[in-house]
Amino acid sequence: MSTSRLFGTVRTAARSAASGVRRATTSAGGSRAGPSRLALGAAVAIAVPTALYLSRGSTELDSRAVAVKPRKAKAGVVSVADVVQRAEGDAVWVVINGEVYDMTKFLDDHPGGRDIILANRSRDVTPLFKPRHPSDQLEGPNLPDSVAKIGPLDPAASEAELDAIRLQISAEQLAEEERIRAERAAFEERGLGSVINMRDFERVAEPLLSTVAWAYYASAGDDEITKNTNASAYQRVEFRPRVLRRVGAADASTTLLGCPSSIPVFIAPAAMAKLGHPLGEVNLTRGAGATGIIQAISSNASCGIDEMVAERLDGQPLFYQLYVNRDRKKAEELIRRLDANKFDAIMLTADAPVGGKRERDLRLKGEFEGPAGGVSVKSDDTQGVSQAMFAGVDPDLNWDDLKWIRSITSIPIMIKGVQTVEDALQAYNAGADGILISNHGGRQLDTTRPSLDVLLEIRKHAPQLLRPEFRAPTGPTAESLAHPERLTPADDASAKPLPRRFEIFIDGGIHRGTDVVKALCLGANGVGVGRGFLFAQSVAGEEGVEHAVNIFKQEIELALRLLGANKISDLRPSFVEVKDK
Ligand code: HEM
Ligand SMILES: Cc1cc2nc3c(=O)[nH]c(=O)nc-3n(C[C@H](O)[C@H](O)[C@H](O)COP(=O)(O)O)c2cc1C
Repeated sequence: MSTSRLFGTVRTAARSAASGVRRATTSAGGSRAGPSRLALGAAVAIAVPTALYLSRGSTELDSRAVAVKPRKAKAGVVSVADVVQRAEGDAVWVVINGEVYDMTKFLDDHPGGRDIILANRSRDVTPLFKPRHPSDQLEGPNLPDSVAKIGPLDPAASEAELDAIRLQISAEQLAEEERIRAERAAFEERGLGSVINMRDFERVAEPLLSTVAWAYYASAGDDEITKNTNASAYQRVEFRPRVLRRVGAADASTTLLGCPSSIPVFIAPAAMAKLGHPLGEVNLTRGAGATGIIQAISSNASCGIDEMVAERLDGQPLFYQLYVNRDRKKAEELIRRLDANKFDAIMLTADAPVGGKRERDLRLKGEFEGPAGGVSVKSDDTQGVSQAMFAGVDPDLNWDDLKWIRSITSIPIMIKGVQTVEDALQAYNAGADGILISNHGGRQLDTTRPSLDVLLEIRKHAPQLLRPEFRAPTGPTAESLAHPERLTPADDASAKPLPRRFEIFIDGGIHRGTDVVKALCLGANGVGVGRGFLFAQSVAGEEGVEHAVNIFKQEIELALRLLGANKISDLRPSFVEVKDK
């Protein structure tokens, strides 16, 4: 598996069916332009701070009503005047993609809060809606029961009429769009050549993103302590390279839960990729397919499952991150859909029964942001918006639910968000196929230990969960001193593997190939990267994702060679030493 392309080149039938759509979106700013040209322009159109819409309110009804003379539309279509009329009164209508919807009964269900809809009632909210919701959100079973479709907006409406329902753009917003346009143009001149490591992606992405998108991606809980220690913890692990070991060839490929991967890194599930680039998570699917890595899709992805599956190459593995809806019928429907689409693993997120306090978001919006599971359940007054964002996610989820999920699907399941050795043991005992040690990138409970410390705790207190060759201590051992010629501890017959597969993954703060190699030396099977890939796709779409994978690949292969290893399976704890805190 030395080539970077591990999967077939034939796209699925669904992808061909969707190609018309894709062409349209690509020409509007997608990243399939030639390699020399980064197509960045359209991202500007979505750089829209929510707060600016919220501040506008719907106070100028009178002038809107005057502008739109009542005119009867053809039967079966809704006139603009009809829409404008709903700017007052009980019924709350909006227009999305040329269709008129009645949101009256949905207001309290909206995971993004009722204010945003009320403030924009009787407007064409498409530019606000599109970057934040899957493209199939309004189709078939995805349309919430409490939203009523009224009908198509009058296609014969004049520009003057449409002006009355257009979203208002404030001077502040225009200035932000202008700033981003200029930053993107300047970046286009420099190109991706100026991005040589993952921290560069973050630095380059910041000025290219709207204030809202940057806050959403970069934010973490409270004082962001865990977000920072996640990364700095890797500095406590130091290498013990071996020399003169024939390292002419290096191969970073491996398998993760049985799926081939060109590097031991997967794309950790992260919501709302469209805030950073108009194609959103589709960039991740394409980039992962082209480079042979695995994308874990967020339950809150801003692209629909079908959109991403349509981009999947033949044999391309996909994981799905699951928030379990408290309405188990809906949860079961989703799991069956994952089955039907042959997902390769489910990551059951366990560290977000409610949302963390992310103050960068709070300061910008006056409300919380976070995973909502793409579901809607009524919030009550005591809960407030923050809990409404999580309202569909079942906070009573427990270990028995794992058995329930197992009873309806045979897709391998890993528990995401494990932060103690006890929960790692419980995950194994409850039948999980693996765990992802994670604190949600520090976005949930702040001052939890960095993920790396949890891996070290498992090594110390439950080494049996690791593959036998990783149970050895770090640094020199009696065996390595007796047999310095051996790179690895010899197979020990008494060191039995677990009776069934159990893989250990880790995410949080991973920026370097050396971070990846350290985690693997300590016994992880693979690592996840969240923000890094969000920034990469924001900067340059699919091409950005491919560039990020190449950066990791080169850095991992370099680290392997300089350590005296040729392949991932050569890695052992003796290659590292962990400094005390
Ligand atoms: C079919 C109806 C709708 C559904 C099911 C829906 C669903 C959602 C969900 C699940 C989120 C949370 C996403 C996350 O944080 O991961 C959200 C956020 C959001 N929604 Fe909707 N939505 C609907 C209609 C609308 C409409 C009509 C508007 C525009 C007026 C809108 C504007 C927004 C905005 C701006 C956010 C982000 C809120 C924030 O940043 O704090 N949504 N919506
Ligand atoms: C903007 C953003 C959105 C995220 N959304 C989700 C999500 O929807 N579901 C989930 O399980 N984890 C989510 N995560 C957490 C990631 O899966 C992952 O645990 C974390 O980003 C890893 O840390 P890193 O960003 O330092 O790599 C999100 C993270 C970020 C930064």
